[in-house]
Amino acid sequence: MSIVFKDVSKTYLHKGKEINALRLTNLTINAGEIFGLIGFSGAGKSTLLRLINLLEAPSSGTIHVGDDEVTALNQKDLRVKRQKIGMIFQQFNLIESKTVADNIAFVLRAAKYPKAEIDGRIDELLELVGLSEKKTVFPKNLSGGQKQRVGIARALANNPDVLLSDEATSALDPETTKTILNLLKRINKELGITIVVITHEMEVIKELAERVGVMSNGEIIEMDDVYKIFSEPSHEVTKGFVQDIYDFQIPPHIVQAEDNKIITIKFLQESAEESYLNKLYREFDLSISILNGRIEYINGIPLGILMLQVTGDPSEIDRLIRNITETPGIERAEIYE
Ligand SMILES: Nc1ncnc2c1ncn2[C@@H]1O[C@H](COP(=O)(O)OP(=O)(O)OP(=O)(O)O)[C@@H](O)[C@H]1O
Repeated sequence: MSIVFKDVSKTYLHKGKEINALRLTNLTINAGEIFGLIGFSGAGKSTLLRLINLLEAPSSGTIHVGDDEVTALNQKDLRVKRQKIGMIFQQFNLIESKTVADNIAFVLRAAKYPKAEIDGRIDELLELVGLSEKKTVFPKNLSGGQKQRVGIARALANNPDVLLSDEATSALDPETTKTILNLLKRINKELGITIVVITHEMEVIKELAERVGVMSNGEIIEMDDVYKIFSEPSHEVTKGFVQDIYDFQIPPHIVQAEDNKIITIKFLQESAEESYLNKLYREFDLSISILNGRIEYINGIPLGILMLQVTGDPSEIDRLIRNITETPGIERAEIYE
């Protein structure tokens, strides 16, 4: 189910002062995609997410989820619509005094799910999230990752079309984070649910999202395929977020001089690093050594980064830089130098 924002703004009133938390002229999140939103604290991510199920009402503009304009629904219809928009949270938000099964049963009952089918539905959901053996356990006896699996099962209980994830892995260790992100990916594929993820961690975006919007000061300042954002960020804030993958330490004994330059190259998509390097060795009268290199996989597509030290005649170095610029699929990562 798609989500469409038109001319939306959100202003909070805090101690008599207006806070402009969000301004979105146009945003379409496509049906069935995993859309990520990244930004620093206070950028407006939670506000945007909470507008989708109208936990917050916009100050102006319209929001459609599927065919429904949620901003125009009455309270009763909104309650029904919300059952089709699941949400998971950083702190899991489980009811501590209820077992895993009862935490899920709670939302099924609220949606008037047929009583006789509730138990079977819980089994189905627990199997989906890999937690069948924990049905009668209380949340305090679960690990963080298991708690989030319950959170996911609960969010999926009423067969939603949309799943909103509010920093769902921020309280988890990196290994557990991976397993939860994989589960979300599988749910998206198998059930075709549109997933909107907000996070302050680029790693989450890299592992999970297909498209990403970068937020700053209540606006989406850059939005594109995740690969494009990582390989060719344009806004300074975006560059800051993706910088980690380009961050090579220059060895301390290396001194840059006129006849001695450090050049970092990006190899986009399938471009062959090895054959390009061979070409450089062959065609340029320069001494070229590799200082560092790595390949990142973003949505399964490789992005290679290579740091070279080239020594020789400055005009020959310039020729090499021109060659890098002119070769398709290869770019200089000059912004990081
Ligand atoms: N209920 C509220 N009352 C007043 N101001 C609010 C309220 N909720 C959010 N804000 C303000 O709106 C702006 C956007 O906040 P929001 O929580 O959407 O950002 P965020 O990117 O999700 O940040 P975080 O990652 O810290 O949750 C901030 O300046 C925040 O202080």
